[in-house]
Amino acid sequence: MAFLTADLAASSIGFAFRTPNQNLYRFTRIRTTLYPLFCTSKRTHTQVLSYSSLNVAKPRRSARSFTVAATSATTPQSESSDVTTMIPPDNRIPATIITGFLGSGKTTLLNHILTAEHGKRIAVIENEFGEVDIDGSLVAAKTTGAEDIVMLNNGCLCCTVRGDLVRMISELVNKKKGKFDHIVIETTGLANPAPIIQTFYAEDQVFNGVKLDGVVTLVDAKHAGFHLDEVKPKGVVNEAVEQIAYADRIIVNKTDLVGESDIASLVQRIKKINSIAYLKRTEFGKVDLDYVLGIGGFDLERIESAVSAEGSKEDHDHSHGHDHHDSHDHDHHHDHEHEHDHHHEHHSHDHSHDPGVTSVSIVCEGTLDLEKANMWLGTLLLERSEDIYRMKGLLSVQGMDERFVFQGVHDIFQGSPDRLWGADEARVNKIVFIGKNLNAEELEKGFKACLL
Ligand SMILES: Nc1nc2c(ncn2[C@@H]2O[C@H](COP(=O)(O)OP(=O)(O)OP(=O)(O)O)[C@@H](O)[C@H]2O)c(=O)[nH]1
Repeated sequence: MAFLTADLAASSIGFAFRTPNQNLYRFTRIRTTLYPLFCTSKRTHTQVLSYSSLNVAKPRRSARSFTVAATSATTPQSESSDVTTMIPPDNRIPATIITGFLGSGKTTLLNHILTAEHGKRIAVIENEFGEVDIDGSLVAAKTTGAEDIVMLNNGCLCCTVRGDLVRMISELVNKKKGKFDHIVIETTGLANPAPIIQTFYAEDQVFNGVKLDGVVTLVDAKHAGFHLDEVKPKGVVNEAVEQIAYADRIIVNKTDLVGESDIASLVQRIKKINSIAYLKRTEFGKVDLDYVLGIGGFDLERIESAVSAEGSKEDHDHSHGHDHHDSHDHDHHHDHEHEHDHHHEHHSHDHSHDPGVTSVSIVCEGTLDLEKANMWLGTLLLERSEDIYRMKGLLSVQGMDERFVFQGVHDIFQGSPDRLWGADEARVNKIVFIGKNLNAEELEKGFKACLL
């Protein structure tokens, strides 16, 4: 149940948090409070909000309280520049999470990554259930390419061994820094990626040295439908759905085992869950390496490409001519009339309250009233952060000459002014939510009520 915490509500406008060692802005959990998310200051700023009592393990460092500290060593933007980003460079080591249901081809992809020519030195963290690290012995590059392969046995990364993950990453960074360029983490097939993603923001030891580059999800073309259909007891997540929902890149693997129509319907289904991830079809995980490494799935600089091409990101070779408008389910379960204004604004989503995990996108020209927008998004995250898995947006905010870009994972929110709006550029707002129980109409109505 949401409530307003007076001290916090009063405290945060215009503040940001800086990590001790770097000119990096970070963000953390949303406390049950209201707070301004968009600030007009011409500085990179990220709201630091407090740890909340949501469904993930509490970060060990309790000092990450709501108190927001100094603003910024930012990259001040030249007034004349319309291209310079205001987001400071980030030199931390990138880490990629490979997830996907049991047997979907994670180790196969990992082997492909480790044996391909890419010039990167990769450290691997493997998470295998059970005493015997079977996958470890299957990783071809154990003796060839990878700098380090670390096994995390006896538990699932998303629960019991999260502390181990933090320790492993810290050790890699502290002892081997300079000896590798990228970390790849292979999760067990039953892992829910959310707590692993949150580890990258909640734990200082990780956050200071490593940045999350992206979540790559393998989908077994033959068996995925079955797993996606599986009805779980109340309160139990369907991992197969969750793994798709959090993905930046989806690989529909094992396409040699099924026919084209099965693949096409699986792809449609995946896109309904996650409309912003790129998707490729493969056999034996054979993808170009730049499809899975160096993707910047959590970088504010790349928000635009994520939200702009939303819904039309399948590998070109396999594209079936979907465009933005027909890539979503338009079932009107509530039998209402709905008009699309295709001239200046459009939206594409399932116009119903879908109890499953879906994507909702809002695309709409106009400028947001700063106060209303803060109130709306703040309240939304306050009340619904458990259901909002990921979100990305690019906004036109009153009093801000720059575009405001943001992204979030549950109760983690990061936002910053980006480049200046062009003189002739239409100020089009774009937001995509991926989550559970999303009510597209309500989200759109709430958003539009914030426009001037
Ligand atoms: N036919 C076919 N088999 C594949 C393909 N990709 C992987 N496999 C096989 O599927 C089996 C499982 O692949 P893995 O890479 O071990 O899958 P995983 O996701 O790591 O499996 P877990 O660690 O058990 O979750 C192996 O025997 C692979 O050789 C593919 O595209 N087509």
